[in-house]
Amino acid sequence: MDFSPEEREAIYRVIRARRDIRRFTPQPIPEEALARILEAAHHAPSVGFKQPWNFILITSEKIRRRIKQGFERVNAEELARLEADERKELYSRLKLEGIMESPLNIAVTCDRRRDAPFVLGQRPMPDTDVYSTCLAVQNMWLAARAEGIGLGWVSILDTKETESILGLPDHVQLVAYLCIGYPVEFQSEPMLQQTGWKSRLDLNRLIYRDTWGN
Ligand SMILES: Cc1cc2c(cc1C)N(C[C@H](O)[C@H](O)[C@H](O)COP(=O)(O)O)c1[nH]c(=O)[nH]c(=O)c1N2
Repeated sequence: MDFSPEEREAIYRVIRARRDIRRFTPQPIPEEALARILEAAHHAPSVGFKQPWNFILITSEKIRRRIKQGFERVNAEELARLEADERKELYSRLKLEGIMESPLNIAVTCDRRRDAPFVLGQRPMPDTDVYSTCLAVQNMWLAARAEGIGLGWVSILDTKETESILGLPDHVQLVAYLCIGYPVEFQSEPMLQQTGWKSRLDLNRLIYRDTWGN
């Protein structure tokens, strides 16, 4: 066996203990830990080994303030989409980002043109470079958790506006806007489950054999 039972258990433990983090302490991330987390991202699988990702490390208060303003606006739009009931009231109380508190924000992007025109495996499924970038994000998320560092994904943003704030060229797409730092705590279950917004689905009901349905 390549991995001892303890090592295997550690992987599953990291997967289960990973959380989306929205509350951070101001403690900076050590450079070496950040390097390991980015290295983990860079070892993700990618279509045709395209490695379509870039990582924009954002500490500028001015840029983060603009991103946060965008979040506030889009979040208000989301709130407005909900009927005036308990769910709306709950939504209004949820903390859904840590843009200003976290010591670092990272925008993970996908260069749609990298290696053009021939990327092995991409033409039949054109979005596979974006999927590959998501896998890099998941590697970061797990590596960060193993380091005791928290990561939160913020998608309550206007994509075009955020891409423009970050100065992305047209062929580079924003995939993930991340907040990263030491968390106030790692909770044992998702915050959305804890607050009663939504529970984890029963896995057995999600597995089909051979074709859709049973
Ligand atoms: C693509 C994508 C986008 C978002 C998220 C995740 C992913 C994968 N999540 C986090 C999400 O709510 C969280 O993963 C689930 O609630 C499950 O909780 P744990 O990640 O297990 O803690 C998230 N959370 C949040 O507070 N604000 C957000 O804008 C988003 N956006």
